[in-house]
Amino acid sequence: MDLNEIRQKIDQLDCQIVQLLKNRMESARIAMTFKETTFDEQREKQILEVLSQCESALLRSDFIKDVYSLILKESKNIQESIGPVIAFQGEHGAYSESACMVWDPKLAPMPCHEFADVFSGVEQGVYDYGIVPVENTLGGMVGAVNGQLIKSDLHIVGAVKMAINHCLLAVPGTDYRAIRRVYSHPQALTQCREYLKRHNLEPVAHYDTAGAARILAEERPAATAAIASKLSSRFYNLSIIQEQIEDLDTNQTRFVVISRDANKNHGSKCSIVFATPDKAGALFGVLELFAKKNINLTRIDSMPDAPGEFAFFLDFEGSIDDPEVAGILEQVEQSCHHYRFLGCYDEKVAL
Ligand SMILES: O=C(O)C(=O)C[C@]1(C(=O)O)C=C[C@@H](O)C=C1
Repeated sequence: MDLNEIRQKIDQLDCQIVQLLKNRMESARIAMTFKETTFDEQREKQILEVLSQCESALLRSDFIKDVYSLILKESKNIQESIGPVIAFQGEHGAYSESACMVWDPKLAPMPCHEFADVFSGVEQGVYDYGIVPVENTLGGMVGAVNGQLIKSDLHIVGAVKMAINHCLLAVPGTDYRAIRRVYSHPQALTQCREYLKRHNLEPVAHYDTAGAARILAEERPAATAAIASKLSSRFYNLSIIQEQIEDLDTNQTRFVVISRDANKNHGSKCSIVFATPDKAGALFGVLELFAKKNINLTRIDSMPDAPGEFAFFLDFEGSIDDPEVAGILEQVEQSCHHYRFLGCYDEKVAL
């Protein structure tokens, strides 16, 4: 053991402490959605009492008290000052979180385990917004998200089209020539296959790109790097060895922003979902309505809904405020079942 090793261990622990503090502040912010006022004297007393029992020779109870007084003070500050929150699926540093920042950097991003948690959290009012990926140029439609869009009553209030640029990240001070293996989600590893082959790097599958970066920062295994977003490098204090290491530069994801309330200010794009009657030409009849009015469709996708039935997703350029658009939608609604207007919104592009 030497000072360098000890300092590495300290860096690793600090990284975990900061992540835990972030998680704690997020929980405190969410707690606020279930109560009227921030300060709860009883609860704070209870927290301090329980924690002071963890004292030991190197962790004095006065120190625990001081640290927690500061944490609780900041927790109340966060509860009082942080505005709307936006939920995303994945860990901090996920590409969905980068998309949150493109959409509105003033919103506070909150991580969720599953897409279903994003939808249910927004439905329950725990989160003001959610951001979810609907389609990717390489992977196609994201089934789990589109399935939720069919079932849910939430509105689409925005969209982000974003390039997915993978970075090779390593613990600061790592000599890139010493890297032998790379952690990431299987999809990201596949998208960088040629790069990994060229540099003789062994891919190691992890459940999540940002999760791979976090584990790298926390565990600091030798000769190892991770493929993740640029944002992950910031959050987990990792160095960027190389940016844009994907084999194809056509990797783009389109995200939608969902909310309980529909947009007050309509945008220039609309999304609908519907199921056509099971008869010849039914879908053609719907598409023809748009073609006749020269309205450009930007997405058409289908997925099984009920047995023997398909839900069609249609995005187009136009505003619900345009009487011609409103007229077409009225006709679509009359000729289809399970019709739902998903939203009229603006799309931001970060390519
Ligand atoms: O438990 C609550 O009610 C919270 O709002 C969370 C919390 C905390 O950070 O632990 C924050 C402020 C309260 O005074 C008590 C506790």
